[in-house]
Amino acid sequence: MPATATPTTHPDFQAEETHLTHTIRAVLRQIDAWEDRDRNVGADLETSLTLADNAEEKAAMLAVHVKEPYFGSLRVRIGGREQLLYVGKHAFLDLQGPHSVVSWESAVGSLYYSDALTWTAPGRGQAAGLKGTVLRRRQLDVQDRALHRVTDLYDVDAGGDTGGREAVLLSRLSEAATTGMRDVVETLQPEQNDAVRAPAGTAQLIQGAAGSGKTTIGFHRLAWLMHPERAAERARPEACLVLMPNQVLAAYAARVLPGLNLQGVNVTTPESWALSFLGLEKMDVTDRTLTLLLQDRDNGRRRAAWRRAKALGDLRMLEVVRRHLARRLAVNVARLEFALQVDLRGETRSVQLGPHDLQGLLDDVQRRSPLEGYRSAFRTATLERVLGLLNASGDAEVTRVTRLLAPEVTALTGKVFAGILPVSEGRRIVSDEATLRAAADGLLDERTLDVLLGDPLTSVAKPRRSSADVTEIPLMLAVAALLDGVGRREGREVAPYDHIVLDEAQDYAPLLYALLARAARPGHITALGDLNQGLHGYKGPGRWADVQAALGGEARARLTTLSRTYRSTRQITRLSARVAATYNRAADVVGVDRDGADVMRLTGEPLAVLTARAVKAIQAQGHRNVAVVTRRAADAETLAAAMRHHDVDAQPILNEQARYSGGVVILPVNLAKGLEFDGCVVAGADAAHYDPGTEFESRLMYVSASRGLHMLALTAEGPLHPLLLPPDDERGTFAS
Ligand SMILES: Nc1ncnc2c1ncn2[C@@H]1O[C@H](COP(=O)(O)OP(=O)(O)OP(=O)(O)O)[C@@H](O)[C@H]1O
Repeated sequence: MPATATPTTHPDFQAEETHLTHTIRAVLRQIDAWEDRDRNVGADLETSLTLADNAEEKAAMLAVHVKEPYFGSLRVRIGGREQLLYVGKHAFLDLQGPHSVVSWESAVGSLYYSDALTWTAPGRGQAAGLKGTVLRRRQLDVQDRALHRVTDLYDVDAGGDTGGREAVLLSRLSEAATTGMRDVVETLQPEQNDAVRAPAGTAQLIQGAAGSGKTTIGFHRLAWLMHPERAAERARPEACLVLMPNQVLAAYAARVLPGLNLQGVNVTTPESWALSFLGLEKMDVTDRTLTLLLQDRDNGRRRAAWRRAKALGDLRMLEVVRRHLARRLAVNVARLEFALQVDLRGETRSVQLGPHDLQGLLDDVQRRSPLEGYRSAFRTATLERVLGLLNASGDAEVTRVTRLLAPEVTALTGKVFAGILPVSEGRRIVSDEATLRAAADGLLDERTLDVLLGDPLTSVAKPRRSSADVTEIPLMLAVAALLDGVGRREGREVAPYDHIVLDEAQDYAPLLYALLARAARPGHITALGDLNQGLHGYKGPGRWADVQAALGGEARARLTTLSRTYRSTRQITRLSARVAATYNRAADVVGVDRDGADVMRLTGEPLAVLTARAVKAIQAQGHRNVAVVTRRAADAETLAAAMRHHDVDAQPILNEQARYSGGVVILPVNLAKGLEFDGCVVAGADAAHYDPGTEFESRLMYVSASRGLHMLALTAEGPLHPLLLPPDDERGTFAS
């Protein structure tokens, strides 16, 4: 039997068609029952209304899946019985017949994706501990209530693996790009499935080359975490946070939320999130290091800027901030006396706490470093101390005295923490030499101190409005986290996020990792990134081991490497892998072997002429979403205008406020990261734009060259960049 049988030849096609028809009928019957208000009658009006509301919500959730109730099936044998299970995006329990559907996020749903052939039933029910065997995995291509194709992925009767999984994947990958991220529930691959279902409650670091599905995995993992089977580790959408490198990508990715039932998840950038958490939404955000790296050609200045940014995000800075706060607080406390009188059991009692006592309380709090922050812990500790000194006893007395004391202790706390604010303290630590030296003594070496105290960015203008730079935000956040906790604001409280997903995780400073770990439930961080794409290496970790250190060690943060990439054709993957290999020997990129057009290389004429020609050639192949990627924003602006003279209207995306809405766009490489297009033209693909002597430039080129799904063109007025020339075995076969 062929791996992918056509509708008429698969022997089970008709039986599957009948099963589908009956499943859809059963689902519709259930929806009708839920929508029927008369059936949802409770003992009183309120119960009836609640029942009806719940039923309507369930009906609405299920209604979305009527047209495609499932996408696969499993034939399994467990406890001596064979069972047929249908797997879909939403579970459905058919109380009257055999048309139930299990959801893909359930433990049994996992069997559809993994390569495992046996399992042991979990839980405490009757089946617990029984050994099961997978006999068949079958993909069912259902669209709009009709069955289009039946493909067996594995069938024990046909000799095992059929190669069908690869065939289904290839046909899915050949589809056109869309303007938003897609869900890939139906074709999740075994290693991706493992990453999605990695133990909840242990931080996961996932390294994968461009196009290995990292962003996709991040969102699917969130969907998996929402499933009731996750029990205590289950996450709620409104309590989850996804951080993405820029707003263009955040908007692009957020479109996958409804399909995965993730509405309510906050998808934003680390800077917007941090500033909003700090209550500084009105501040402009700058990344002056990036501006310098992109614009300045002086390698000495670039190196200095890189080093300073790196030092600002070093994990040791958390300890520096801790020590700085300790010194600041000690100065405040040294001036304070706390004295008060309370009437207790008919007597007037006095309590006095001098600077020494207060410092003792503060020391204790700082030693514990509580997640709720020093301020709240100090207030609680002081109250407890005073209650103890007063010998207050019994619930009623303790409550009464606490009420009396509360305003006084709050006022005292205000004085202890007076004038210590995240922005000013975060800045003071790294701008005032005496302050830095005192706080960093024995922690940072002389060279690092010099780097921190230098100002390599003088040539980069600051905005007129008040602003914060991305490299100083982690320090400000550290001050806030230690003083008042960090996490999700719930009214006046700060609660931990149920889960935090970090996309492009190679761009987060180790210091930021340590703070985000405090902002989420223990182990509830999934970080997905590619060290090869570290455009923002000045912010990010040099190695994943640095991140593991920030998250509490290897045992607490598991590192997985994805071995395959899915986005691009063989021709494109091969070229981008060659670029990555120049700066990363370990880069071992294996693409899905999907054949496509040869890479187009166009040189020897004005850039606008060549680029317009490339765009038209890609469109002539029927592709709609095409990107022209330039090295800088200014190049994109000039080229967009020039291409209009050659009959190509490319929409510029020049800043984060712009949105990608399909068609032909032109954008600088730093904004193209994470996005993908049917066809991509790297305009100015030469040594003048991407300096071959600088690793950072090669990383940029890797990002540019890896954006296309189906076609890639390289344009340059002069010779192409040496890394982009065709390898010997391809010479002569490329278009020019
Ligand atoms: N299992 C899969 N089935 C179908 N398509 C997939 C699968 N995995 C990934 N893809 C597709 O591959 C492309 C790349 O995925 P994604 O953007 O998540 O990769 P990435 O690793 O985040 O890439 P980058 O590092 O460039 O941001 C997307 O089009 C995605 O839909």
